[in-house]
Amino acid sequence: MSCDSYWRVLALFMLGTFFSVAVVWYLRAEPNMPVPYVIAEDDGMMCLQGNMGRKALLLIENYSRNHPAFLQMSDFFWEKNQSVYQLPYGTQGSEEILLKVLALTMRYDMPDRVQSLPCWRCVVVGNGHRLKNSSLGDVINKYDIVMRLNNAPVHKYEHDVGNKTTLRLFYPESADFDPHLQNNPDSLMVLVPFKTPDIQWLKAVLNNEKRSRKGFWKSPPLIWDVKPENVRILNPYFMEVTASKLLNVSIKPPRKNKEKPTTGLLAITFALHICDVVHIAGFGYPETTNKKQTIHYYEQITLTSMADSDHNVSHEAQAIRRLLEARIIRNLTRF
Ligand SMILES: CC(=O)N[C@H]1[C@H]([C@H](O)[C@H](O)CO)O[C@](OP(=O)(O)OC[C@H]2O[C@@H](n3ccc(N)nc3=O)[C@H](O)[C@@H]2O)(C(=O)O)C[C@@H]1O
Ligand SMILES: CO[C@@H]1[C@H](O)[C@@H](O)[C@H](O[C@H]2[C@H](O)[C@@H](NC(C)=O)[C@H](OCc3ccccc3)O[C@@H]2CO)O[C@@H]1CO
Repeated sequence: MSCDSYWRVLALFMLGTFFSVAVVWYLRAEPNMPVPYVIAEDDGMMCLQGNMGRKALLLIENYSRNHPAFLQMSDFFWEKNQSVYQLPYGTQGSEEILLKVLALTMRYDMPDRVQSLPCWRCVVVGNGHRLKNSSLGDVINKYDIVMRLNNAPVHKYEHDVGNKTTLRLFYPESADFDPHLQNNPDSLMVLVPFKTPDIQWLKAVLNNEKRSRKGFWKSPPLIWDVKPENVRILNPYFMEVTASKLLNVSIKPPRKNKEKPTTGLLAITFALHICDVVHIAGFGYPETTNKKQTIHYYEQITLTSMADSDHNVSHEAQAIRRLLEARIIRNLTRF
């Protein structure tokens, strides 16, 4: 080898080493960096049965997938099933109204089209501003299960958030006034019950009974046109786990601390219990000092609007960060 070629090979070798070190350093420094927005098997989309359970056990004490996703009538048939907590962490005291509404909805399981899927690759779409101009719509639509929250719109936001909705978690005050526009004909509408009036609202709108606005902190829709077979009530067990295991909030009465989980963190917990793969997008609030940044991808409100919300978003950020760092979940957007 000539002296010239020798130096060229050495230079190439050193350049290669430099790039490898730089890539390794970058990956270590940014463990939660967004995945390149393409779904591939090696992108954490591989379905390993039992894998989620093993991983979730690392962070969730007594983690068990042995809990029904939704409330069912038979939950109330046996004395031994009596819940020790009241809503939102249990059903104590709301049994009678629950039985009445569950008799209307009739189905308590996942729809057959979901049940028959070999793998449940889920994405939980938060309502955060980070989805704006993300162009993640096609990526989100490719997941087996797309979970959305509250009244987050898809109409006119398809490019950033997609238009597939397998499940939507909501409560009366966050129910959409035009559910047909923002969901698919077969989307499951999953009520998260916080208080007895929430169940009374569901019974009234499904049964076309007299509605009342009493007991709500914001007026819920009085006409809500959704087929009863597309409605479920989330098992409060997931709220209990989210508060007590992910946020370490005491749920035993008397509860002096009013802190309660956001619907987004609840949805992540729920996904950890039913899905084989859990990815998230659109999570993360602005810094508390940032008074100007809007919080949603679809409206112009800031953190100030959450002042009386009973949520602790920095506490929640820590919980989500722990899940990301343990690689139990992955994030499609910046966090
Ligand atoms: C004023 C108020 O009460 N706002 C609450 C709103 C409001 O009730 C509904 O939007 C209906 O209008 O609902 C909440 O949440 P919200 O509907 O804003 O958002 C749904 C979930 O997305 C995650 N999120 C949202 C914005 C953001 N910048 N970062 C995020 O991570 C959160 O996990 C959040 O739960 C709620 O239900 O949790 C929590 C909010 O505190
Ligand atoms: C997941 O929680 C939902 C939402 O993110 C919260 O902001 C909201 O908090 C409300 C809280 O639930 C209300 N408490 C009760 C017992 O209803 C509270 O009530 C005060 C109030 C009453 C009347 C008029 C205005 C305010 O209001 C909070 C919102 O400011 O709870 C959601 C789930 O329901």
